[in-house]
Amino acid sequence: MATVELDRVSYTYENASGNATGNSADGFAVRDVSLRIEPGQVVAMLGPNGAGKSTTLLLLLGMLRPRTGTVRLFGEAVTGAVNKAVAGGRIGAMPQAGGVPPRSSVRDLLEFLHAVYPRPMPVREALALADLEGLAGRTVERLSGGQQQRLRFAMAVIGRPDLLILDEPTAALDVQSRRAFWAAIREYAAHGRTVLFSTHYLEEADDNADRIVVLDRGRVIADGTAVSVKQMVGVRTVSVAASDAPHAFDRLPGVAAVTRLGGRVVLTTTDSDATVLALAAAGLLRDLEVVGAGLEEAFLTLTNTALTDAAPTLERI
Ligand SMILES: Nc1ncnc2c1ncn2[C@@H]1O[C@H](COP(=O)(O)OP(=O)(O)OP(=O)(O)O)[C@@H](O)[C@H]1O
Repeated sequence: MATVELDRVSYTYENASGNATGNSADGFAVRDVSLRIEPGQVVAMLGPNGAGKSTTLLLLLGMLRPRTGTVRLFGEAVTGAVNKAVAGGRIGAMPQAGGVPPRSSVRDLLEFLHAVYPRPMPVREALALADLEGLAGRTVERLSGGQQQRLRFAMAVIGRPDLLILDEPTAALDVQSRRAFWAAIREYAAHGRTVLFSTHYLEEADDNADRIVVLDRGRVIADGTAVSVKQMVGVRTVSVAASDAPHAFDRLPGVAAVTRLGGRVVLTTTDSDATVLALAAAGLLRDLEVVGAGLEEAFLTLTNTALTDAAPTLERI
């Protein structure tokens, strides 16, 4: 049984006059999204601003109701905000912001949640996992943004959920806290738990997820391992030594982006063969280097290219 199952889910937000306000041309915030996540997977949801990541997570949690399609968690249809799985502690969610009473202390909040859930972890374990041991006595209003984010993480995991949903969990964290945070997530996931997180940090998705789902304008445009997402777009960088003389590199076949670096020009291309042949024809082939691109380039290419309606099919994992 899948932990998460979205079947052709669509959603539109409506403004006061009842018109759809979504980002896609047709007003959908999320359009025909189908997603199946098996137990134990760590899945990253990637996409530019307004792609529909938060909306998808809210639909999953039953905080929004799909206009069409169905959402199932642990095999059961999600029909309202207080879904049985959420109430029973099987799902822990870390929303983007808010929802924490400012006058409570870190320890009081965690002790309260500890008493609510049927099979919680000890408060000290949640404090340690979120690196909050030194801050247990502090009130929420005296925590920094990053510390509040770590507290929301502790609140999401203390019930020992089978499914952990994290909406941009590292947005306010500095580099060191981010590293500690991902180590904690990996430790949590190592026990066969399922984790779904959204992020703008592509290298985080690459480093920490088994699978990456790329959303753009409300649709799933790629779904697979980081390697398969990169292969799907076949993005490479082609670089040659170049003089300062202007040349319309961006007009060469396959080229999606042009960067000048020192004495070289670096071309991000979806068709490296065609790009190299065109460079040769133009007499510009000097000190050629062709390398497979990173996820960053793949992602930018995926979300910048004019896309057809159908999501490309990748080998599912
Ligand atoms: N409460 C709302 N009312 C109206 N429209 C909304 C609301 N929330 C989101 N939208 C619209 O729905 C679309 C998807 O937004 P969503 O917040 O799901 O994207 P996202 O991928 O999470 O973006 P970000 O990375 O910026 O958080 C966008 O066009 C957004 O403007």
